[in-house]
Amino acid sequence: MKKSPLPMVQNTSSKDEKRTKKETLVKLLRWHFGYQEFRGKQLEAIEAVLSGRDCFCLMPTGGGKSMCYQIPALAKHGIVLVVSPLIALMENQVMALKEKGIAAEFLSSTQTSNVRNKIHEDLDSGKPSVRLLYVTPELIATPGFMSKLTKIHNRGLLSLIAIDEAHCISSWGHDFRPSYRKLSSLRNSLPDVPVLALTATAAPKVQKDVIESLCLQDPLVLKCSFNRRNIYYEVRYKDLLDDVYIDISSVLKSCGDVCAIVYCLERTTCDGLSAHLSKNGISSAAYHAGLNNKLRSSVLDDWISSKIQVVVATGIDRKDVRMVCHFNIPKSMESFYQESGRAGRDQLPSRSLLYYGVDDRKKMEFILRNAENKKLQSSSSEGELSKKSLTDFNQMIEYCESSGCRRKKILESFGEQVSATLCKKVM
Ligand SMILES: Nc1ncnc2c1ncn2[C@@H]1O[C@H](COP(=O)(O)OP(=O)(O)OP(=O)(O)O)[C@@H](O)[C@H]1O
Repeated sequence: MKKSPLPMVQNTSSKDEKRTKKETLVKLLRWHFGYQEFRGKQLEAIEAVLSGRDCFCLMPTGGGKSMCYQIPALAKHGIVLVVSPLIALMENQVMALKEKGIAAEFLSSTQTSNVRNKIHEDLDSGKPSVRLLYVTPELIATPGFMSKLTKIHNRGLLSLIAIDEAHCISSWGHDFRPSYRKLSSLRNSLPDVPVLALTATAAPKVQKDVIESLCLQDPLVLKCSFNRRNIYYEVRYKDLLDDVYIDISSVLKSCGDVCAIVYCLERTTCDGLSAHLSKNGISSAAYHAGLNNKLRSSVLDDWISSKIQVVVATGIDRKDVRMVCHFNIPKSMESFYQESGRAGRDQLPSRSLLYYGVDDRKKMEFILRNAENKKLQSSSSEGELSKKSLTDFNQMIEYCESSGCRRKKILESFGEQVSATLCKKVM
C-alpha cells in the first residue's frame, strides 16, 4: 500500500521549530513503521544528519540502527545512499520497505540487467522516485557509479550517505572487508553530504579507525549501552558433561518449538551435530558455505518459514531467534557478542548458551597461533593484528572460566561501567 507523503523537515534552529521538527519525525515513525516512540539515540542521530552533521552511531545488535537512515529518507527530499556489506541484508531491508510502500531499491550483481537498468533509468531521470538506494562498497569503488553519484549530488538530490556495519572498514573490526577501505572516496568526491556511520562493534580502536577512514568531520558520536537485557547468558562445561550431544538435545527440546541457531567452528561439526539433533527428533539442518547454493537457499527458506526449528550454522540471521548456542568457543568477545546478539532481535526474552571445553580451547589457540606465525613472516602490522587475536581470545576464555555475572563481563570487555544491580536472570 502506498502512503501519502508527510511534511518534509526544514533546517531550523529555534526551540519551537525544534519541537515541531521532533513531532514531524515521530509522526513519520508512527505513520510508516507503526512504532510509538524513537528508541535510545535514534532521534539524536536522525536530527544530527538532518541538520547536515556527520554522525557515528554505536548501537547494540537489534538496537534499531536502520531507522536512523530510513527516517531521514522520508523526512527530506532526495536519496539516502546506504552502503551495506551483504546482498542478503540489502534484499531483506528493501523488501520490508517496499511492503510499507517506501520507495527503496538495491543494486547488485545478483539482479537481472532489466531490473538494474530500470533503477539506473530512475537515477538518471533528474527526478528519481527512489528514496533509499542500497549498494555494496564494491559498487562505490567503480568510477562509473561514483560519477553517477556526483551527478545526482550536483542536482541537489543526495541527502545522506549511511555506512551500515561500519566496523567492516576497520582492520581492528571482527569483520574487516578491504573494499570498505575505499569508501573514503565518498568524502573526497561528495564533501558536503553528511555521512552516518553505524555499527554494533564497540571497541574504541574500531571507532577511531572508522572516523578517520571515512574522514568524518566533527561527527556527533552516539553510544548506547551494549546491554542486551532480553538475553540470558550461560556457559556449560563440556568436560563436566557426560554427553554434550544429549545435553544440547535436551536443552533445545526443553525450549519447545522455538527458533534457534547453533554455531560451530567447523563445517563437519555442523553436519554431525545437525544429524544428531535430527535423530533426536529436533527438526534441524546444517547451513554453511560448503553446501551448494540450491541447498543453502532451501535450508534458509525452511528455517525462515519455521519448517525447521534449528540451524547448525557458521553464519545466518532471523529476528525471532529465541536461543543462540555456541557449540565451540568463539574467537573473541566481539564475535561472541555479534553472534549471540542474533537472539531476541525482536526484544523478547532469549537465551545464549556457550559450551566450553578444554579441547576446543586448545584447537582455537592452535588456529590463532598458526595464523600469527604466518602473518609475522609477512609484515609487522599483520603481526600486531594477530597478537591482538590472541589477546582477544584470552578475554573470551576469561568469560568462560570466571564465575560471576556474565552480562557484566561482556559489557566490561567493551569498556562499559556496570552496576551490580544489572545482573538479573531473564529466563
Ligand atoms: N523506535 C522503535 N520502536 C520499536 N521497534 C523499533 C524501533 N526502531 C527499530 N525497531 C525495530 O527493531 C528491530 C531491529 O532493528 P534493526 O534491524 O534496524 O536493528 P539493527 O540495529 O540494524 O540490528 P543488527 O545490528 O542486529 O542488524 C527491527 O524489527 C525494527 O523494526
